[in-house]
Amino acid sequence: MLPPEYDSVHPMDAFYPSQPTFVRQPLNYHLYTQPLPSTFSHTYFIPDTIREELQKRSELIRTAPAPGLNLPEELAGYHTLVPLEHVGGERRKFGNWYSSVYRATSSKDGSAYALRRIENYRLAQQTAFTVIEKWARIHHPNIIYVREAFTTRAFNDNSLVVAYDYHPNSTTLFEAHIKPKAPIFANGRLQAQSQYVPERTLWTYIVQIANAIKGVHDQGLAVRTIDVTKVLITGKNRIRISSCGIVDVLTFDARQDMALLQQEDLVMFGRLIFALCCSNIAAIGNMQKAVDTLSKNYTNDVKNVALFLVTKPGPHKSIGHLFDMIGSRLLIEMDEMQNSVDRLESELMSELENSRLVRLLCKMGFINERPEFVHEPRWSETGDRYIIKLFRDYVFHQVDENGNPVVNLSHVLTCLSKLDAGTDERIMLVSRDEQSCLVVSYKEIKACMDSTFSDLARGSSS
Ligand SMILES: Nc1ncnc2c1ncn2[C@@H]1O[C@H](COP(=O)(O)OP(=O)(O)OP(=O)(O)O)[C@@H](O)[C@H]1O
Repeated sequence: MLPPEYDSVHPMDAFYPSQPTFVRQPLNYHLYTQPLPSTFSHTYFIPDTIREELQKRSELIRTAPAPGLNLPEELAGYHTLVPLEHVGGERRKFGNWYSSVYRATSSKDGSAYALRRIENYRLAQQTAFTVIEKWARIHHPNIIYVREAFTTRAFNDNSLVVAYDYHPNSTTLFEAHIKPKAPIFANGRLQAQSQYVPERTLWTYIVQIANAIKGVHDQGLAVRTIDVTKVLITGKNRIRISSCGIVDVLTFDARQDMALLQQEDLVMFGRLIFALCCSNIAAIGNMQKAVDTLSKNYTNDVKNVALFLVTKPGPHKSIGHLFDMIGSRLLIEMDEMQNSVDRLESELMSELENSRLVRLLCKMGFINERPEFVHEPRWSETGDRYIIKLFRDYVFHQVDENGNPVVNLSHVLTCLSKLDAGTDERIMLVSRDEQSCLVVSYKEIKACMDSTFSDLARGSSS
């Protein structure tokens, strides 16, 4: 039975001129975006590399902890701790302390955070935490945000824990460029993997680290963790300094000479450049050899910056002066960043309609062919639901004059987009036995869908 409010017409009516006709206007932009500017390669869907990276990140946020790690269930408002480094094997120290990093979920907001724990540390004075408050005021694109610090006995010792933003799937500069990698099989033989950091990449690292140092020094603090194991690559060539604030707490002294610590930052930065250029964490131990290796592979500009940073402090040695030295490199970096924003915007275009359309498809999936609702076995075949069923057939189950399925994605996307917009355009829905037809507008179908879905949602168990 058809609801009375819908016009019922005979299928032959469509052949008479009085019947209104509608010109199909394919909304091609829903299917294929035209990326601008034209310099970007024209692909219709998000590139696999970006998709893989984003999927990996979202998977990593949700990995479950391995059993038997004997970690605390709850820790100052965090739960589900998962170690971010290999458990077992040789352990390096963080200064004089052993440290571990965990991903944990906050009970407050359900988001993942990185907790760095310093083992067997006894806090001498609570005032040491005032510096964490200063760090928590620094929001910088090249610094991993410092949230809070606390002490805990949850690990059965006295531990210091500092909570940071979590950046899934990040690696340290050490892991990416210095740690020896297993040889790979290529061209029929095993070949060593290159550790070489291309000069362009090196400059992007230098500019970002310099920017982080400037941001911190401007706030009257020193970074103190500029080291290849503490600088993270959190995205493609995207650098963030991790573990900030922790050294300040560990070596807390209210009378610390900040100017001296800031000079030390510059030396650490210089060492890091040498380590990256020579693929050797201790490259600076043999200065002459390090300079020779660097000069062989990189321009004089890199050498000058590295040497400026590691030489003795002087009145002109500051992070600001470094920016004077590398000015033109900043412009190249700015160009690259703007290009990268443009590229991502154009990728976003190709995914623009997805969420709206998936939501509609989900609603239809909930409604169509539902075996029973409110004790009514024919619920999905009657009333508003009947319209939705016929509309589903109209969208997906059309056949051509030879009875072959019409598999036209453009038609599907056009119909769904008009449904989502609730347009006044009217379409003719025909029952499967062709005995009855309905002429309805997308607006009316949308109203049916909304009210039916609300009924379902009200009666749902979630
Ligand atoms: N805020 C963070 N977000 C995501 N991952 C992080 C974060 N901080 C650290 N990590 C990850 O945790 C892992 C361990 O970090 P850690 O600083 O201990 O490095 P490490 O190379 O093991 O250094 P160390 O030898 O000093 O322990 C690294 O792979 C790093 O990518």
